[in-house]
Amino acid sequence: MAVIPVWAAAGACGGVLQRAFSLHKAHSIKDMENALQLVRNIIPPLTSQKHKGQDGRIGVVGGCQEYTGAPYFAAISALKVGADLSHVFCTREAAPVIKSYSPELIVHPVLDSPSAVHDVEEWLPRLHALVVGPGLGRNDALLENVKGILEASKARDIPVVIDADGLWLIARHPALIQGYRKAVLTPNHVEFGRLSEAVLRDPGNGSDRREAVRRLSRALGNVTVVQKGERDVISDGEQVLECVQEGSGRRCGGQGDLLSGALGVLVHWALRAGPEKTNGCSPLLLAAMGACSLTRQCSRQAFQKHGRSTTTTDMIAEVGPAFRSLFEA
Ligand SMILES: NC(=O)C1=CN([C@@H]2O[C@H](COP(=O)(O)OP(=O)(O)OC[C@H]3O[C@@H](n4cnc5c(N)ncnc54)[C@H](OP(=O)(O)O)[C@@H]3O)[C@@H](O)[C@H]2O)[C@@H](O)CC1
Ligand SMILES: Nc1ncnc2c1ncn2[C@@H]1O[C@H](COP(=O)(O)OP(=O)(O)OP(=O)(O)O)[C@@H](O)[C@H]1O
Ligand SMILES: [Mg+2]
Repeated sequence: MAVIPVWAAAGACGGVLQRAFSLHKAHSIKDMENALQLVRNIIPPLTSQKHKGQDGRIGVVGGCQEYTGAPYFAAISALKVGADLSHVFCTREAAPVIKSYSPELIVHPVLDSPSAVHDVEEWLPRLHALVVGPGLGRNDALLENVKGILEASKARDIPVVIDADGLWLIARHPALIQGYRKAVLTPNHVEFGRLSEAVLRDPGNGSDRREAVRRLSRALGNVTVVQKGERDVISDGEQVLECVQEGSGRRCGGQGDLLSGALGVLVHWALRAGPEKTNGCSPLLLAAMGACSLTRQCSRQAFQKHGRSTTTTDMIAEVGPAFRSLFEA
């Protein structure tokens, strides 16, 4: 793995700041490439000195009667990117289904229990990051439990990636993550509009996506926001980056779940790496750029093999090769 010396990547952060509002595609590509150089720096080396768990213990909060695929996609993606252990906290009836997809996941059927917050809280000291929302559903009792889990995670300073129905909860209660600098939100087009409307009374669907994302992030107290789309726009309220990695035209469900699971691991790695590796750039911005690029590269590679029949399972099979070509070549 190439470790980029700090001087070589020095343009990545300051350059991005100065060009925050540049719309020029060449600049976006250059900024993205500079950020990806820094992402390579945060990837932990695989050595014989480590024990199981050190490269990441990730929890996914989601999985209910309707949705069992989404939490599976997120949790297995975390493992495939390089986490050592991946947990799913889901409802009682979703658990056997998710377990049956993979023996590699640790599945806790606790989310609809009256003691859900306590049950998850017991695991929090052993988790490095939490991905909240894939396949969670919108049941009020479940969302109430997730509120408690988010509060407990914040109290322990645990990084949280919030996606899908987790964003539905945040749109109703933005105070839950207001100002929490270890949170990353990953809205799709619809989720972004909902959040923006709730926080800014404006759907943020004008032509300047960069400014809309920066405004939402800033209004939430510099929580990192990743707006997924034709380009992924990423901001911490100060800097704005765009991921323009080539993906594919296939829009099957579950690609965002892959992204959120990958991001859970990368957030942990980026925060642990320290400022000398991230060259003063926001670790969460770098993690987001890494996860977006990886997801799109998986999509591209899977599409080359499977064309129109590509599904998220095909993309997950590409996580290893895509990771190598982006970050270890
Ligand atoms: N296999 C599984 O278990 C999976 C489960 N999943 C889980 O499902 C839950 C709900 O998540 P969600 O994403 O379907 O809900 P939400 O954002 O309300 O979208 C609803 C509607 O909005 C529209 N729409 C969407 N994108 C758009 C766009 N870019 N541009 C324009 N319109 C767009 C589109 O409606 P249309 O207008 O096309 O009819 C869409 O149907 C959540 O828990 C999630 O994790 C998924 O992860 C997939 C795999
Ligand atoms: N129009 C597009 N062109 C290229 N890539 C896209 C486009 N829209 C989304 N993507 C990519 O697809 C991935 C998932 O984004 P999407 O907006 O589909 O999320 P989502 O709706 O949350 O997915 P999910 O079905 O998992 O809930 C991201 O990597 C994003 O970059
Ligand atoms: Mg989604």
